[in-house]
Amino acid sequence: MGRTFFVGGNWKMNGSKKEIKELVGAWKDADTDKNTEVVIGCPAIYLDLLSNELRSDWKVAAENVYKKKSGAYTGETSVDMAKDCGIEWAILGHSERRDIFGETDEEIAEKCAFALENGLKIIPCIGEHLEERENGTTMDVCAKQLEAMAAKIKDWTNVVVAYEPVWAIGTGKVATPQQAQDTHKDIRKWLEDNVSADVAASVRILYGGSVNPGNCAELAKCPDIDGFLVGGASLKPDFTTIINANK
Ligand SMILES: O=C(CO)COP(=O)(O)O
Repeated sequence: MGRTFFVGGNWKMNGSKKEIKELVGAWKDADTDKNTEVVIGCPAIYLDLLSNELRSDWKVAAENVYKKKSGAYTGETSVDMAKDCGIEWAILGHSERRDIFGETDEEIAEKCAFALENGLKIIPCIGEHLEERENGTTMDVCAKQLEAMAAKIKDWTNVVVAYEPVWAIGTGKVATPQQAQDTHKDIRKWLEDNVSADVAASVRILYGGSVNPGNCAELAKCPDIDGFLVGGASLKPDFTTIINANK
């Protein structure tokens, strides 16, 4: 079976042309694990630049795409536009898209299906808020988010799920390996029960939330953690340490 280890960066709304060139330059010849798949998410306006500058064995992700082919959707980025810039991936349903921009489970599921059907691979994000973890409803929240996606996604081959507890994002409060492993296991079980045993066994589940070069190795040892989605630490040259966490 063997799920290929996957490390994604998510730059969010950060970076400049100058900073991107410097960072990509620092990574150019870095000795990174050839068995790890690497994808960097960057703001739409820099997708073209990043896809031209980034080493060719790493891929680029849009941080959002819309669910329509083209038309009167001011400010949106289409799947075809991303592909036109050489982009193979999209991060969808990040908690910042949900909480700040009001994207619903339903809308995210529609974007997931549209992106997949039109040739992008996707990293849909799920995860609970602090209050929900404290209430013991973590898996109810994740299941509801997954359920909306599963109703629309026909083929999970090009899906990599990111579990990102909202309380761990940008806070320095990383989930413990046990907390992350337990939830990843529950997510895999949900996929087994609600999609198929094959999908559950083959889908990569990434952990995201305050991952850094110091905590990645312990998390990477967990059997159901297949990689990471990294925010702040993906804007630094030593992101390569996280890429090598599974070595
Ligand atoms: O939101 C994240 C990745 O999508 C995680 O962000 P941080 O790594 O900065 O906590």
